[in-house]
Amino acid sequence: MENSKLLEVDHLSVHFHTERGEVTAVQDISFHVEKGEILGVVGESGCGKSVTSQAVLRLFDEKDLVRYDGEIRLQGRDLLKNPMSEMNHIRGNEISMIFQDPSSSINPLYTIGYQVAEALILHQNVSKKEAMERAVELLRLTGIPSPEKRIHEYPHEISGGMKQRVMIAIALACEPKLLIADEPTTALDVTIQAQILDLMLKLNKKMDMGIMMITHDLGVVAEICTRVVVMYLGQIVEEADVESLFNRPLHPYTRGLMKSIPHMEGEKKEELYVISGSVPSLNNVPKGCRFTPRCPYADSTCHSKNPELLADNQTQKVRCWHYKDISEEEGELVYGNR
Ligand SMILES: Nc1ncnc2c1ncn2[C@@H]1O[C@H](COP(=O)(O)OP(=O)(O)OP(=O)(O)O)[C@@H](O)[C@H]1O
Repeated sequence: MENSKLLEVDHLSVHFHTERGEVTAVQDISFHVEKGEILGVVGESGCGKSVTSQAVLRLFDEKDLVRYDGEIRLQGRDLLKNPMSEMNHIRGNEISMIFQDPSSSINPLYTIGYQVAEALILHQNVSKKEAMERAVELLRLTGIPSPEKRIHEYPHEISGGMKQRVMIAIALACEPKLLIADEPTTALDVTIQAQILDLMLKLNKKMDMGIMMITHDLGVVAEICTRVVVMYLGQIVEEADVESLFNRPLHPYTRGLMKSIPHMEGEKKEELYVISGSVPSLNNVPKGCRFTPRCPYADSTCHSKNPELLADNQTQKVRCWHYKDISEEEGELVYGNR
């Protein structure tokens, strides 16, 4: 049978040098992205979402990196063993990345058309004329009106939402198998955010492209993802299909994230739930379960031993000693219902 797994991250750890000594930003994480699926990677700032995505593309400065452990396989090939020359080919060709801030991938000095065409000329060996024609089509695909006119415009002449579309067009130029989207809609206002998410969903269906969607926003997850991994302080604390996660979140951290989503039902305005405290620094990782300092249910077992990520059922895994009791005690989450 054909392996439907596009990306497999297997026991990945990423260790960095810092002024205060060596830190492990991502600790023994395993997950996969199927062909054509949208996987959400969720967590607060500092949980290791970006380090995970950057590891897939090996984007770190060599001087910061101590080493990787584990494997990252793209259709069976271990990317961590690839020479950098091969990684340069994979970036943009097989895996593309889009970021929160389009200015990191768009050059203010060149026209929009030139920048989309350049990606094609660079990776696909097509003529300049052909590349320009395809650039127009790609910009049309991303919903940019009158792309034949827009190709002559410079980035400063277009809005933030349009820049985001241009960045997506550049990322899609070579029809990558995997798109890594790191908070692609965070900086946009709500209506534009919805349009960009809608666009990504359409492109995912049309091109059968796997997407790894990195976000701190569970609303984005509910909107477009099929499965999700929840990260906390460099580890995966819960993994589930989206239906299960929203209907029955298991980890107290996931439950906290769910409870902090504002909801509009009913007359009464309720105070928003806030998970107490903040993500500890990597130099100060708690002994035992990493969530203990912020967990209202932590007891001596939690303080002394970190639980494994274990399957609760066929679609959901969780890393918590007491999740069954907590779910029973707290009951269903109204906030979690989509
Ligand atoms: N090059 C580096 N050297 C040392 N530490 C790093 C490096 N890159 C990231 N880190 C640390 O790794 C941890 C995880 O960072 P990461 O950027 O992955 O978090 P994140 O979940 O993506 O948060 P955000 O949403 O703010 O980007 C942080 O504590 C960060 O300081």
